[in-house]
Parts: sequence; structure tokens; C-alpha cells
Amino acid sequence: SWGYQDHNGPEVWHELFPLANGDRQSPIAIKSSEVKYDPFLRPLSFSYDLTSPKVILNCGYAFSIECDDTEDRSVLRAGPLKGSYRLRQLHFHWGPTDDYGSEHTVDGLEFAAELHVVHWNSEKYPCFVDAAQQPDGLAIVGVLVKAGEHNSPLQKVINVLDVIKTKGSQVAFTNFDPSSLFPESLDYWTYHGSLTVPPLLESVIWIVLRQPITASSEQLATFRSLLCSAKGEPACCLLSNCRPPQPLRNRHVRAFFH
Ligand SMILES: NS(=O)(=O)c1ccc(O)c(NC(=O)NCCCCO)c1
Ligand SMILES: [Zn+2]
Repeated sequence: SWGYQDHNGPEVWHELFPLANGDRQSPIAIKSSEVKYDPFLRPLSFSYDLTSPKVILNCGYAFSIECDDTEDRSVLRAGPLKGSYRLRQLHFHWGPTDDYGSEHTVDGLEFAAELHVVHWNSEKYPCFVDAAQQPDGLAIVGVLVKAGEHNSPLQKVINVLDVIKTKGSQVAFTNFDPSSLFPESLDYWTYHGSLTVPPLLESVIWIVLRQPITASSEQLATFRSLLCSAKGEPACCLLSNCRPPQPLRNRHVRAFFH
């Protein structure tokens, strides 16, 4: 199946997932000089319940914190959005060194990693899977991660990674506020795009925060110690799980800030 190595990585995903060559693919390279300030964009508004996160799992190509999305307890509203989007999961992308690993880039700058907080439009659609098929179905907040100071809210997540080393493993993970990972400024860029992993569905309203958060090199190294192999298989480290920027085609990136 698909992955991030030469034989099954982003360059060959189009063979099994034709959307890979679609006209609203993600991530993209954000160029400040080409974004347009939109006065109609509103500030982001989110309200997360500490008990929404339930488990953290190693799905082989990332680890994700899966949330209980059976009711509207943790939601994202306003910003570029119409209606209310329910929190589903959050996960990270990273690279083999601190020099790259983010999916979105800004003015040619690659960051060490990127956090994605995934929400679905629970006002219009009955579940995540249905919403993921719709052009306005998902809203994903992207947070760029720079190598630097130790990140203490992130350490709560990192402390459990040794318990989910192998693909398919999971462990209970709750009492966590995803917004503890957000930077102080909620300035953002927004554009219409896709999932950055197969099936690459073009159903995402992307909200990329302008201010990066930091993580220490040691914290970033812990991501790379996760295995993409299952228990009992020859160990293979998940050194990188980032898709490169995709063509902008006929899209504009809007800015909430001047
Ligand atoms: N990169 S993305 O466009 O934000 C994105 C949006 C929705 C997704 O489901 C994934 N997939 C994912 O994170 N897989 C790890 C956990 C598997 C069990 O959920 C990625
Ligand atoms: Zn992602």
C-alpha cells in the first residue's frame, strides 16, 4: 500500500489515487506576495472539550490523536468557515532532519514539522466519511513547527510515543486540549485544498496559521523513532511523512491579516 518511500511515496500515489493530479491538491507553497488580504474573513473561534481526545494511535504513516466526534463538544467556527466544524483528530507530519518536514511552505521556507487539526462540517453532513466527500466537508488547521525551544504541551504527546512504537498500536489518551499546541497569534492564510494523504479527497478548507510553534530537536527526533512496521516485522523507522507542495492551479490564498 501507499507510504513515503520511493516505491510507494507521493511521486507514485497518482497510480492508485488519480486525484493526486487534481486541481485543488494540498499542500501548497504559500507566497506572501501573492496572497490577498480579505476583509470579510473573521477571527477563528474554537471551543475544545478536554475529554474529546480518546486514543493515540500509530497508523503506520503517522500517529494521530483520535477524538470522540459523536456529538458537538469540540468545534471550530468562524474564520473562513460557514457553520460549525467538529473536531475529529490531530496528527503531525515531519521529515528526516530538522531542515524539512512541513507540508506547507512559506516563501520557500520549509519547517521541521506540521500539526494538522482535522474537523468536519457537522451542520451539513452526518459523519466524517460523508463530509470528506464534499467540497466544504472538512476544515483543517495547519500549524508550522520550527526546531527550537522545548514545547511542554507537546511533551504530553511525546511521552506516550514509546508505547505506540509499532504500526497498529494504540493507547488511551485523554484530558488534552489541542489548542494548547496553538501559537499565540491566530493570524492565518486560507485556501481550498485536499487531504495530503491518500485518497487525497478535495474536500478541505485549509487554515494555515502564520506563526509557527517550536519543538526541540530531541522532541522532533522522537517522531522519527516511530516505526512504520508492525510488531514482529523487521523494524523500519517512520523518518518522513510529508507530501511536497502541489500546483496552485486556479486558486487564490487569502490572508486574515494585513
Ligand atoms: N494530512 S491531512 O490531510 O490533514 C489528513 C486528513 C484526514 C486523515 O484521516 C488523515 N490521515 C491520517 O492522519 N492518518 C493517521 C491516522 C489514521 C486513522 O485516522 C490525514
Ligand atoms: Zn496531515
